[in-house]
Amino acid sequence: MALMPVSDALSAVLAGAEPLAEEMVGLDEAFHRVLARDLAALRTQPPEAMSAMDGYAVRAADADKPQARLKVIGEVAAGRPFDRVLGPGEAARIFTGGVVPVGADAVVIQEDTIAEGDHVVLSEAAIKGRHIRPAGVDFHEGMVLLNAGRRLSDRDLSLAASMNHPALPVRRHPRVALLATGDELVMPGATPGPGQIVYSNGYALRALVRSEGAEPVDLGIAADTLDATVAGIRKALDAQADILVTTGGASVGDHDLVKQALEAEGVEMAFWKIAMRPGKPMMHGRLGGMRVIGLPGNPVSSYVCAILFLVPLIRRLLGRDDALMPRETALLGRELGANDSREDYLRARLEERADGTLIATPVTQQDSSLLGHLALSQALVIRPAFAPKAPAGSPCEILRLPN
Ligand SMILES: Nc1nc2c(c(=O)[nH]1)N[C@H]1C(S)=C(S)[C@@H](COP(=O)(O)OP(=O)(O)OC[C@H]3O[C@@H](n4cnc5c(N)ncnc54)[C@H](O)[C@@H]3O)O[C@H]1N2
Ligand code: MOO
Repeated sequence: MALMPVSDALSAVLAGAEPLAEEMVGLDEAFHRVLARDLAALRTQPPEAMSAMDGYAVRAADADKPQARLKVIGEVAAGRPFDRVLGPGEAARIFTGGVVPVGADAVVIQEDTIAEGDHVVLSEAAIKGRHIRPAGVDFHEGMVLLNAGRRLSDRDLSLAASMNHPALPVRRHPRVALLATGDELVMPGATPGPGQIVYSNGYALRALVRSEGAEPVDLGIAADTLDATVAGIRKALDAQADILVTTGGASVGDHDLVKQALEAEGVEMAFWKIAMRPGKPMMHGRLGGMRVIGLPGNPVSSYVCAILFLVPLIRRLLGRDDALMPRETALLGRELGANDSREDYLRARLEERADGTLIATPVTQQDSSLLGHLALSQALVIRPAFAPKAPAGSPCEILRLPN
C-alpha cells in the first residue's frame, strides 16, 4: 500500500483543530501565552500633549529668535497639570511628562535658557512642536494594537499595560500526555541490564511541548503488553489530555502494540505510516476529544515527527496565527544522492555566510537512532520524494530546529 504523503498527513492531524477555551490571566502570567481576542486600547496615549524634555513651555511665535525674554507664570510637572492658559510673552516651567499648557506650542530645553527671577531668557529660538509629544501619538482609544492569535512577547505586556489592561484573555494550555512504550527502557542514571537502553525521547519532547506553551503530562513507560499500553491510554483520558503522544511500538514487530491498543480503546485511526524518513510508522487518530499521535520509538524519528506534526497541532489548539513552521532556502553544503519514495528530513549543520546566505550541510550519518548528530544539527534539510541527485551549492528547503 502506498504510504501517505507528509502534506496529507499534516492536513489530517490539523483537521478540525479549533482553538481551546480562553481564560483571563494577569499581565505577568501572560508572557508567551496566546491572545484569544483582538485587544483594543482602553485609553489614548499620551492622553494629552506632553513635554518630552525638562525646560520651558512657550509660544513659538514669541520666541522665534534667540534672546526672547518671557515671564514664567507657573510650573507643570508629570501628573500635575496646570490650569492657566499661556498668554503672549509668557512661559511655564515644565518637566518631562508634564501636560503642555493650553496656548503653548513648543518646549525649549533647560540647557538653552537662563533663569532671571520670574523671567526666563531663551538662548535658542523656539521651534513650533519641538519636544512636544502630541496627544495619541502612541495610540488612540479603541485602536486594536494586539491581534488574536499572537504569542505575547515581553514588549507586548508593557504595551497591553499602557493600553490599561490589567489582565488578558489567552488560550488555555493544551495538555499533552506522553506515554513511552518499551520493555528495554530504563531511566537515566540506572545501570542498564543486558540489551537495555536508556529512556531519552521524553526529555526533548516534554521540553518542546513546554516551550510551545502546552502542559506536558508524563505518563511514564508502559511495558510491551496490550494491557499496559491500554492502561497508559486510559491514564491520558483520566488526565483530560487534549493530545496523547505515544513513543515506540509503532512499527510492525510482534512487540509493537500501540496501534492495536489504541484501536481496542476505540481510537479512530486517520492514518498509519507515512512517506517520510525518519518517521515512517507514525500514526494518528482521535478518541473523543483527545487527539492521538503515535510516534516511532527511534529518538530522532520521534523528535522530527514532533517538530513536523505535534508543534503545528499545539499551535492550532492555541489559536496561533503562525501554526506552520516557516521554511527557508539554503544552499547545500555537500552533494546529495537521488531520493527514493519517502520525503527525507536530513539533520544538517547550518552556517551563515557574511552575505547572509545560509549553507546547510547534512550530517553524513542519518540513522534515526543517532542523538549525537541530532543535538549538533541546527536544521532539517527537506528532500522531496524522488528528488534527483543534487550537487553541493544547489538550493534546498530547510526547517530550523529550535534552540
Ligand atoms: N520490518 C520493518 N521493521 C521496521 C520498519 C518497517 O517498516 N518494517 N520501520 C522501521 C522504522 S522506519 C522505525 S522508525 C522503527 C520504529 O519502530 P517502533 O516505533 O516500533 O519503535 P520501537 O521498536 O519501539 O523502538 C525503536 C528503537 O527506539 C528505541 N526507543 C524506543 N523508545 C525509546 C525512548 N523513549 N527513549 C529512547 N529510545 C527509545 C528502542 O529501544 C529501539 O531501539 O521501526 C523500524 N522497523
Ligand atoms: O523512518 Mo524510521 O523513523 O527510520 O527511522
